[in-house]
Amino acid sequence: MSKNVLLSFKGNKQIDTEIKLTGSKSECNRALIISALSKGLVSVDNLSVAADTVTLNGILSGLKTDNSQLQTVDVGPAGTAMRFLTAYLAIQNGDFLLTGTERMKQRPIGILAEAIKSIGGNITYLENDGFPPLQISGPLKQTSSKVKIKGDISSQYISALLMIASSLPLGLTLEIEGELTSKPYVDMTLAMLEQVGIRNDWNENTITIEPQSFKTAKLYVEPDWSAASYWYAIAALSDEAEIFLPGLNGYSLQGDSKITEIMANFGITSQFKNGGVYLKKEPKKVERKIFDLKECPDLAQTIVVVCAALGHDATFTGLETLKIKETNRVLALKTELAKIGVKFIEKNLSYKLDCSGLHFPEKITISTYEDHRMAMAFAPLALKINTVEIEEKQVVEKSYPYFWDDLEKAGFTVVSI
Ligand SMILES: O=C(O)C1=C[C@@H](OP(=O)(O)O)[C@@H](O)[C@H](O)C1
Ligand SMILES: C=C(OP(=O)(O)O)C(=O)O
Repeated sequence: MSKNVLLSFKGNKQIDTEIKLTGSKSECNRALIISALSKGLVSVDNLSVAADTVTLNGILSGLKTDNSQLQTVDVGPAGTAMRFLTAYLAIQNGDFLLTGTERMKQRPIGILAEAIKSIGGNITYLENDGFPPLQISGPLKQTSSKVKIKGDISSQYISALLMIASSLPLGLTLEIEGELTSKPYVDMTLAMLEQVGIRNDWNENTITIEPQSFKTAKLYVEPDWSAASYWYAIAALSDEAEIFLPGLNGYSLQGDSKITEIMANFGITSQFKNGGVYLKKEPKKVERKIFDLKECPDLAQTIVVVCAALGHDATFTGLETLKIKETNRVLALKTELAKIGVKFIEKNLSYKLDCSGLHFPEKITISTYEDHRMAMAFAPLALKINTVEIEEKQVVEKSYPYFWDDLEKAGFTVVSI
């Protein structure tokens, strides 16, 4: 079985293509949990082919909630599935062993588990305190409706609680402590809940959801803006580009739609028409020096690699959560950028690129550290370097399984080895 992929782009670096992106895994994984909680009242349209969504869908449709045997639930590398299921399983009738990959066992869950325990949930850490795997014994007998929760580690803990809130006998009042990271994802959760009839009250740092019933509704999932970011990167590193991404609108629930604004700095225009977005490359000198990515952490690798490849010494803030994602993304970026002579330097909570040593070798090999975004963020370098080898090509399955096929469609030569 081939494991790696060799990428190159022959001739002029001109891209003219149309790419149909799969649905957002963030929207899908919320829609699946909401649909399960609604007991069939809510249906989902445009389900994603992202592995994280396929996994969660499979788990939810195979769960038995009427027996006393311990059921093992394995989410693999899917962070949202791990966090959302921790809350969802806590209110189901059953005994569950919730686990994932070795990396998942290093991604913290204590803040969420302790919050659920504080309102009556029964959760035990089976290996290390504060980390998966978990044993969850439901259903939770609610003892309180008030929860304090730290907001600066992962917004997914908050989304997980908000989704089960209306199904709890006493509802929930969440007091968010500290700064809220990845806020657009909490907005997405609340907006999707509103679409299915669940109201909320967000006052300063406190969100309240009363016990309520779901209404019959269909949740339509938009294409994935995080996936779109790789097409913006390709446009930015090309000589000429015109790319149409159907299904994306100017108004999106996904915070990563901010890529349009960010990439405008690199001369990439976004025109919304014919039911999608047209990206076009215009000549432009990049001037913006600071990028704050606290609201869109999944764009970090895309933007950092584009700046590095353009030799643009930018500074990045809001990257605190990157160390606990699919891999330590800060370390992974540092290691891989060194292969083109670029330094990624950590200083007082910000990160600075030093591109003074930038060079493009004939060939580079990029390690991906079980992180889909490492593979997809570095792939556009094939517009600057003769051959880019990306290791462990299957990592892209997590959010964008057809990524390599789409690159081929756009004119890249893609050879599996
Ligand atoms: O809620 C979500 O769908 C997500 C929230 C973000 O995580 P954090 O809140 O942990 O930053 C993001 O990085 C992840 O890919 C998806
Ligand atoms: C961080 C990510 O996903 P998750 O946390 O859901 O594993 C991601 O897709 O970049």
